[in-house]
Amino acid sequence: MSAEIIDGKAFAADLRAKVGTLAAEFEKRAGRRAGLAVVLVGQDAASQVYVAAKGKATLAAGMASFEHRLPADTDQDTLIALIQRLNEDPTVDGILTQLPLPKHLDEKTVIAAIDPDKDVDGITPVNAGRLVLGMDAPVSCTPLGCLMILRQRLGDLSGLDAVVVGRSILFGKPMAQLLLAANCTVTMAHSRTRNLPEVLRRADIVVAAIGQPEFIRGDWLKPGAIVLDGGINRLPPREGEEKGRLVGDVAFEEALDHVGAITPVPGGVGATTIAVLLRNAIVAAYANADIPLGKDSI
Ligand SMILES: Nc1nc2c(c(=O)[nH]1)N[C@@H](CN(C=O)c1ccc(C(=O)N[C@@H](CCC(=O)O)C(=O)O)cc1)CN2
Repeated sequence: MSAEIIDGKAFAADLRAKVGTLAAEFEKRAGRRAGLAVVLVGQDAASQVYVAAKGKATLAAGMASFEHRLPADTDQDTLIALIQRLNEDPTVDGILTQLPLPKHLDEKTVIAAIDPDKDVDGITPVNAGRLVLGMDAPVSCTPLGCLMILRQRLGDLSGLDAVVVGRSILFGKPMAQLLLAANCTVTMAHSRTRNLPEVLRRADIVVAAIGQPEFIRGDWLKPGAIVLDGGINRLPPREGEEKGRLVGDVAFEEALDHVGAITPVPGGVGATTIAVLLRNAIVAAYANADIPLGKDSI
């Protein structure tokens, strides 16, 4: 048996096209472009690539992109003062600070400074609380992408056993809340979980985000399960390779023989992140401009 490989890039392309249509409509109705501000502190190589990709995708969708690149030694007051200026700027509908931040900055305090109505990552305390309470709120991009893929493929998720491996604020925690709200029976597993293979063998849905290359082995997975791999790990380069390969948290080749469907790395759920960010930004823009957006428009 060979599993179906879920194409995150195709999903993202569809979503970007929908955002583009809504962004054009927004510009007509609001008399300005929807605006997304991205703040990057420091020189982290992967973050620089992601931030550049976000700026490019924002412009391609017909929105205004405001990029703020600050030196690695930026102090917390300076960063928060910038966020406060963006909070007050009427041309900015969405704000995100690229994570991880340099170690000397307190991530929680910085995130809490973002206006919840402009929080396109959905991770301010207000929006994290709204999600737990089942209120309408922006949701972190990669987990929302996972939920959208699951709904597209399975429809109703009620009663399914879901295991989320990892408990980060950007991925594991919001993912578990989304699955719970969709009436799954949710188990959150993490680095201290005992008997992970046993826990995983019960799961109809596995979402992995632990940051450990190929940690989850194929025979830990239930036959027919759907597996969403949020890990992006670069292996050390092999002889003759300039760069190591990117792999997920799940041993992909092994899993193909066990599960029903799986996202690859790259080209899986990671590839949906920026498209979902654009989705969150356009939804924020309509709300901030008081323009109604049908609940199912995107
Ligand atoms: N404030 C935030 N910081 C971070 C987030 C986030 O959602 N908000 N997520 C990640 C990084 N990230 C976006 O910021 C991101 C991750 C992966 C991809 C992506 O396109 N992945 C592709 C290709 C990967 C590659 O070649 O390196 C894939 O998986 O196919 C885009 C954005 C942490 N920080």
